[in-house]
Amino acid sequence: MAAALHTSSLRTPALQARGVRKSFVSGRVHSTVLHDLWLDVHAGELTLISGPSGCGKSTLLAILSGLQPADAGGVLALGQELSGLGMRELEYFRLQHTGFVFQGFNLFPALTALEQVELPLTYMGLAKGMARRRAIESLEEVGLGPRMRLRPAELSGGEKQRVAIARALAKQPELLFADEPTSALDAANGQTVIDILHRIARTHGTTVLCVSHDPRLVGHADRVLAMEDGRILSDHVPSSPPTASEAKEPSA
Ligand SMILES: Nc1ncnc2c1ncn2[C@@H]1O[C@H](COP(=O)(O)OP(=O)(O)OP(=O)(O)O)[C@@H](O)[C@H]1O
Repeated sequence: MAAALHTSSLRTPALQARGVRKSFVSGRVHSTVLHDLWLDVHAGELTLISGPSGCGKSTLLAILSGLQPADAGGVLALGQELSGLGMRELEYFRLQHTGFVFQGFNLFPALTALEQVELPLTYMGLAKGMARRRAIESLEEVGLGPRMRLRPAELSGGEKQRVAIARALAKQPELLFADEPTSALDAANGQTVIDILHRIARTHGTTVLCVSHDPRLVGHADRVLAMEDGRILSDHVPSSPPTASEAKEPSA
C-alpha cells in the first residue's frame, strides 16, 4: 500500500473519484451502494477493482466512466469534471476518450470482426481508409488478424472478447473500462484477455480500469483495490503473478 501511495503521489491521476456517493431506491428500500468514495487511477496501469457480488464495483465503473451520475461528489476524468458536462458533451467525451469491454461482448451478429471494429471509428469521423487500417492493426494486436473476416457465430468466446477489446483499442482511448471481461470465459481465455488488457496499459499508456470478482486476475494487475459494501477496503500492488496452480484454483 505504501508503494502505491508513493508512486501515486508522483503522477497526475487520469481518473479521480472525489467523495462519490450513490444510492438506489427500490420501492421503500433505500440502499447506499457507494459511500463517500475517494480514488485516484493512473495512466499506463491496469487497475483491478475486486470484491464480492453486489459490493458496488459495476456502479463505481459506470460512474467513473460517465455512464451514470453520482448522487454526490465528483469525478475528474482526464482532468475534466464529468458533472460539468451536458448530455451531448458527455457522449462526445465518451466517444473520443473511452473504450468499453463488457462481460457479454456486445457484438453485432451480422458484422464481421473487421466491421465491428471499424464501426465506432466511422462514428468518430475517421476516413474509411484510416478506419480500416486502424481496425486491422487492432485486430492483429489481439491476435485476430487471420480471423477478421469471421462473424461472431464463427468465433469462440475468447475470440469474441478479443474482438471487443480490438474495437475499444482501435479508438485509441486514454481510458479503457472493462466490466467482468473474463467471467464468460474459461481460465485460459480469461488469462489471455487480462494479459492483453495489461499489455495495452503498458504499451499504449492507457488507463485500464477493470472490475471483476474473479480472484485469478489479482496477480495480473498493477494495482488491486478490494471493495466491500460500497467502500474500498484495501489498495495494494500485487507482489508477484500467481503460480499456475493458484491461477487454476480460485480461492474465493
Ligand atoms: N439501477 C439499479 N437500481 C437499483 N439497484 C441497483 C441498480 N444498479 C445496481 N443496484 C444495486 O446496487 C448494488 C451494487 O450493484 P453492482 O452491480 O454495482 O455490484 P457489483 O459489485 O458489480 O456486483 P456483481 O459482481 O454481481 O456484478 C446491488 O445490490 C444492486 O442490486
